[in-house]
Amino acid sequence: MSRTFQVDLRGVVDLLSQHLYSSPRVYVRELLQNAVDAVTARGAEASIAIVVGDGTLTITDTGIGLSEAQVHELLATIGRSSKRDDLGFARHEFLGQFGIGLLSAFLVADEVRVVTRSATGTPAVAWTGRSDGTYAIEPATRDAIGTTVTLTARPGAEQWLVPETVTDLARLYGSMLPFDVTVNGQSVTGEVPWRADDRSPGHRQADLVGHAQDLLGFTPFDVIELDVPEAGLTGVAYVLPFPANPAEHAGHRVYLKRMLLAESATSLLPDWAFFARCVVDASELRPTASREALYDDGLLEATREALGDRLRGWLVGLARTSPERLTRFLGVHHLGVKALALHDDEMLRLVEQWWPMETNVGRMTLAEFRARHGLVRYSATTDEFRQLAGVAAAQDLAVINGGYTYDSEIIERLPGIEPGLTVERLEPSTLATAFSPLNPAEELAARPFLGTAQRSMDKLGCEVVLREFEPASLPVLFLVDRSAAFQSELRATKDKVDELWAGVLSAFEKPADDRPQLVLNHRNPLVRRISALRDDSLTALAVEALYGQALLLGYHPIRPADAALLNRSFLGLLDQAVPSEENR
Ligand SMILES: Nc1ncnc2c1ncn2[C@@H]1O[C@H](COP(=O)(O)OP(=O)(O)OP(=O)(O)O)[C@@H](O)[C@H]1O
Repeated sequence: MSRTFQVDLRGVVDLLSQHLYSSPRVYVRELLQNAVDAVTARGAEASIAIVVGDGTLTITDTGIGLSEAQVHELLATIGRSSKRDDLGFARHEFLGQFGIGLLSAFLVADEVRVVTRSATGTPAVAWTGRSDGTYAIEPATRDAIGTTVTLTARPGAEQWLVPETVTDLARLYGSMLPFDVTVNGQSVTGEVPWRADDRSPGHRQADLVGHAQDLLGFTPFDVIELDVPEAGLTGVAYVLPFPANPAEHAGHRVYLKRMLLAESATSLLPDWAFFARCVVDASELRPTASREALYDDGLLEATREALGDRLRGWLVGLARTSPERLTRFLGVHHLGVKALALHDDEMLRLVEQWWPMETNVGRMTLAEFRARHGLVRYSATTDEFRQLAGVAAAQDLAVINGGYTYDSEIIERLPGIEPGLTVERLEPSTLATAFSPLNPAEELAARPFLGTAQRSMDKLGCEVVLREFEPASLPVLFLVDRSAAFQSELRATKDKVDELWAGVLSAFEKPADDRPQLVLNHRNPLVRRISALRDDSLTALAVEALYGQALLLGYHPIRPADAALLNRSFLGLLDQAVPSEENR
């Protein structure tokens, strides 16, 4: 013998309220949506009126109504809907499809009364459903075709039936509906801001800017109109006038068939389009059962792609038609665009053409830099750039500071889109090869000085060389190569760890020729004077002081041994400079 399931309505309503709907407020949306579907189905003059007060709400529509048989079948059967076709697919013209929406009335009321008269001519009936799962049907009187649903607030849920709240909710969900909807006689529906009509382009633009100000609270940098026919989607993307965090997925306001689905839907745009907030209406995209998010299917994916293309096209168009505005846009959103340029060739080109970078010959774009200098030479960190910029400029070497977020990676990616392009990372040691050696006679004369200087630097693992380079005003440079920097960190670590690890780390050590270099500039008058000193201890103090100066100038880390040495040389030099007590 086959039996029929029993449904515990209280349990089902609890399930809905705790797991499906985010707030009891959705009951207004569900009632409104049923009224909209009913008037859509009837196709005649449509009006929807909500009357609310004293803890009771009625919503009356001029829709298609229900016969007694339909009431039994549709209202009293959970999961049964008239809005699906014979195969069970959601019918295109309706908002509802699941057959559970009316249950949301039980989120705020213990009893729901429906008085309805069908357009088919059957007599009017009244259905009263209760949250304990029982219902009653009786004959009713009703002149006009259509339906009235009445709820009385359950104790504790009265706040959801306060007139102001209901007005706000009806406006929130229904303001774009193509029917007249009133709450206590006051209309809550308006026009779609991006509708096609005979407004002048300027007027239309001003309306849309005002729309963003009212709805989203900002004056957009630009307004991009959207149209994706396959999704029946129209709307606007508002470009944010302030930087957005690319990692924070922006929420968009989405209407489905002109009714609000979500104020903060996340899956509408590709991740990289964090700089825009959309307001759209779509007729073909599907909601999840909670009607609070978009159902992620192939159509949504195609829509996301189409909207992404539109925004990318806007950016590229901006570059072509108003570079000055593009520069302003990049001024706000450069971090995000650069993040995008790491994966997207078109964005990479945009950054190359339009984003001015810091170089030692003034701010300029990568494209300008390349046009002037033939290749793209950069330093990988801002510290390295600061240290080398002046010296490189004096050698006629132009360098870009690749130390800002994403810049080095962007530069390294350029040859991928520009096959003939050479990209070169400026190593401090490359610079050193451009320094000239002294002439043999000077070299010979400086030998004793170099010996003394080297001895004072040996304990710091640093090689001293004497060269001639520009600018002459710079006495000294401390050059650490990438591998030398690694070696020196390795040595510092080895000093700290136990014997076993020190042994392991030794395997990575290379011979001492990788030591960092202290390059003294023989063109500098002070260095010349120091190199001519005959007093070894004063020479050592002076070289140590120059070493300290070079470390500070290049933003190099100061190790404990460096700090001790600086301290000693500073006091030693003071001691030499200040007359002794008997000579005062
Ligand atoms: N105002 C109304 N006028 C005419 N029929 C209605 C009205 N409200 C509800 N109905 C009928 O009751 C059925 C069940 O309504 P319910 O709101 O539970 O589900 P639905 O609208 O079909 O789907 P969803 O759960 O997606 O909202 C509807 O399919 C419709 O046939």
